[in-house]
Amino acid sequence: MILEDCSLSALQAPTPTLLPAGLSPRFHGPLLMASQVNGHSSDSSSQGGEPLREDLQEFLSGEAPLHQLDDLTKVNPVTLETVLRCLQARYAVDTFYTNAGCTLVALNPFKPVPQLYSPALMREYHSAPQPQKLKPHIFTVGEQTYRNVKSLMEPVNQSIVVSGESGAGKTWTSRCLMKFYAVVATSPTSWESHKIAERIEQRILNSNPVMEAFGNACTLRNDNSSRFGKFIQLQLNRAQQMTGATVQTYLLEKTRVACQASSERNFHIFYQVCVKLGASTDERLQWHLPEGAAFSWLPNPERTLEEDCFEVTREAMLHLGIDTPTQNNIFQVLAGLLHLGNVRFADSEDEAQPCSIRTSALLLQLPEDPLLDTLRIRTIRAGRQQQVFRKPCSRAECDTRRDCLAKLVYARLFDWLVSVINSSICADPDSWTTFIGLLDVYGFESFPNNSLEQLCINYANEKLQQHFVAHYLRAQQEEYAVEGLEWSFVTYQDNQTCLDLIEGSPISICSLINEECRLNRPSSAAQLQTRIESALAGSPCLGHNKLSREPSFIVVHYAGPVQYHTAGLVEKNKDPVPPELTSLLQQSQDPLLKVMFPADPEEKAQEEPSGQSRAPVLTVVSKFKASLEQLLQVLHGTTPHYIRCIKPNSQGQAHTFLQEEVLSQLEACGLVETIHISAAGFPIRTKVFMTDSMVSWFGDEEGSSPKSAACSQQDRVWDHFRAVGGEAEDLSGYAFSQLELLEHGRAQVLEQCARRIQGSWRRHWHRKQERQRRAAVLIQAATRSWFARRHVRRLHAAATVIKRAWRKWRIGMAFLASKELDGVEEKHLSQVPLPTGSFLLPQTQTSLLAAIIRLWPLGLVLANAAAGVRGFQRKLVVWACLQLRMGSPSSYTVQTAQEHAGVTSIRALPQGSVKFHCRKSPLPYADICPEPSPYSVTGFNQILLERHSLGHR
Ligand SMILES: Nc1ncnc2c1ncn2[C@@H]1O[C@H](COP(=O)(O)OP(=O)(O)OP(=O)(O)O)[C@@H](O)[C@H]1O
Repeated sequence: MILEDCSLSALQAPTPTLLPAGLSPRFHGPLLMASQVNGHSSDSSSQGGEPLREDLQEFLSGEAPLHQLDDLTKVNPVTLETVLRCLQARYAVDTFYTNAGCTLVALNPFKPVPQLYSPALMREYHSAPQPQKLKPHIFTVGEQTYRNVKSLMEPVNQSIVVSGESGAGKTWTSRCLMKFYAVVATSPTSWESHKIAERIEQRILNSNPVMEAFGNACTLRNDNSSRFGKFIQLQLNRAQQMTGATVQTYLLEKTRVACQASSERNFHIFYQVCVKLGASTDERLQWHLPEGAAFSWLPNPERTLEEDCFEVTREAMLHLGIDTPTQNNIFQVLAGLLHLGNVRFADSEDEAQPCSIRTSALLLQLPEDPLLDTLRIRTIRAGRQQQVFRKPCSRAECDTRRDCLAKLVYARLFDWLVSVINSSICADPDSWTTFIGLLDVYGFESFPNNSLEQLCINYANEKLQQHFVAHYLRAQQEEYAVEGLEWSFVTYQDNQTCLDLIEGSPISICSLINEECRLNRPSSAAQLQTRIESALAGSPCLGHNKLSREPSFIVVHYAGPVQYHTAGLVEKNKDPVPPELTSLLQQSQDPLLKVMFPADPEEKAQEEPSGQSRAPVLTVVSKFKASLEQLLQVLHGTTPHYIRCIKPNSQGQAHTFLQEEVLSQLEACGLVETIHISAAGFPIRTKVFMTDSMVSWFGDEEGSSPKSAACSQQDRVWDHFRAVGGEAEDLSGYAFSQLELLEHGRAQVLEQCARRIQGSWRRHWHRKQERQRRAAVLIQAATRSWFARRHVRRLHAAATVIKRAWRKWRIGMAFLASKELDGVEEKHLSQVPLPTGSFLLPQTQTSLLAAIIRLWPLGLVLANAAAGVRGFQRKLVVWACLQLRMGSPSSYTVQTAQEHAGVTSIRALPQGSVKFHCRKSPLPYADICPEPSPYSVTGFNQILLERHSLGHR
């Protein structure tokens, strides 16, 4: 591993890219300011190494080994050197992520790190109770944003700003974050919805290879450099599942189509189509791309890269809904552009490359002659009648027009692709409620020769820095001021002055450049420099390099001064498109070009040459400013998170940490200031602190502060600070050290709240269950009682029926019995001739009764037993039983009702007669009247004996 010696001289050496040589005395003021911004005071460098060495020694004698410091706010003191040392120590032990307060610093490992981005690790961060307690990682940021969305605390929408210089790992980081959300933001509920979510995620991930093929290129600094900025909005539904995404792109470097720096390449897609394993032989034939053909816009074709995978791009396009014929159409247009690049113009009328222009016209489906004419002849409209004049162009002008045509086609193709991707991955507006935005922007840039591109990029970075400062510090400090809190205000670099210089109203660099475009007056680079310097002379952020030979001006950005050359600035800003080029493309018969260049009269009016139209001129700067403002508006509505990617070396080598290169990046991203800001303000808003439990957590404050229980947590910290006898000098440091305590307290409060919520929920649950149980019992009881009542009713009805039938039957039986008995009785009585005088009857009756009482059972038995006894025999038996005198038959009669039926019952009647029932009685049993009538004589007259009952006795 190559680890540079961190010698002090190396650290103090001026950074070549950021400090242009030969600065004028006027420049030194802003430079000094810029140095202070980064906590890297020019004082220390001017006074030699002594104070710095002390700093370092103090720092190096610290307790914790540097590589174990997860957060750069813990290094003491926080200076560029200490921060650099810490990052280097961590890089040496393959630890690539470090917190810097509210920012995450990501060092590019330039090597595959096993398991650093595995789905298992993603899930570990996702399921951790406190992911911030785990090692710093981009997944911590990813998870934090995801939890913030879930918490529904305002602002619910989140954004992650990934910045860094080219090759630092921004695209890699954004890609990993998208994969992270694809893993965690899925639906575990149903298999079907899981599949839908998976398909959406796959589409979103598929947009990466397509956008990279068309928007990335191999540069000196990065083999896979994104030549555009992008803001990806991952859309989440109410259940925090990813339902779609949209991509917004910024500032595509379209000049690369026609102009590539030596050792750099064109956009990857051109190589993918042309390399050996790219298109098939048939396709090559169709697109006029024979093997080994040389194209001037295809430099370094021999350098094959991992990114040159045509099949991957085609597959991804297919998944995004771009079918094979459309793909072939796209590649045919690209082949047409490559052939256009081979067209050479001569100063004379002869065309040097008729073949190339013919092929190009064929592939772009443009008429050949008009194409050549448009490239070689400029039409000018003049006068009231708008008379058209044709002016042949110089060779250089022809080249410019050719390049312009190619840039126009490629830029429109890129925009069309982005719109197709968006229509494929964007969710229905009703289906998503929140979003997580990933902003992958070019970091601050400073080259020896900076132009309009760098001005736009650095302007965007200034805006983002202002957003960062506003979010983390200004808002915080203003809040303290409103609360009347004693607070040593942290001096932070407000870059408003710099922004006023670039974009302010009414006069700024942007407005001056736009003015030049609007007036369309011929102005040299030197004139522009003078105009800028004289109009903006009062700005402290404007500098001038007297030693520079080329006309230029210097802007002192928050990250350092940058010298911009004025040559070509206005032309680049105009980005002129001759209207005849657009008209020509509108004549194309190619289906794709027809879509990209519709014959729209409105558009025509817009593309009128500046000066001839009254509409405001749409310059590159004005368009960029508008889209930047739109972006910032979106960002302002979100909770921002920052990831600063750092490139340890420019060669892209693993295990190599070049201090100077890292140092310049730390300066450029203002990391030290970021750490100060993070430590000074409370980046985590602890609104949940305002609870009783927190009051108790801070102890009894009575007397220590006049503040009421409603005072803010900052007041409490302050009071607590005074209570422990702290000095007010380093409140920011103290407050930061308190952050952990506060965090601890917050965790406790959250835990308490969680317990309370759980308790309430359980109580509610039990109550609900109890209610349900009671309701069930009630329903069961009611049902049972209904069944029982119904049963009883039925029984009652049945009993009534039985009772009625019984009564009826009994009445019937009684009637039958009485009829039978009474009939016999009456007959018997009437047949007994009563002697005259009332005394005979009692005498006869008495003896008869005595006989009956004595012998009736026997007689009965005999009568019954003598089943075969008939006639006279039977009478004898009866007489014998009754001991009647045989000789006086006239005094009594023995009468049997039915001779053959046998005696079934005997009944003695009070009147003195005895009834023998010889017929089977219908009465089934003897009935004893419960209440004998007062006239009846109890005894035999009440007994009815059944024959068969007797048989059983
Ligand atoms: N975390 C990482 N692990 C392994 N390699 C990485 C990592 N991050 C970046 N790289 C390597 O660094 C290269 C450059 O990264 P990337 O393309 O993301 O940079 P960038 O900041 O997006 O650059 P540009 O602004 O030019 O697009 C990648 O191609 C990859 O090889």
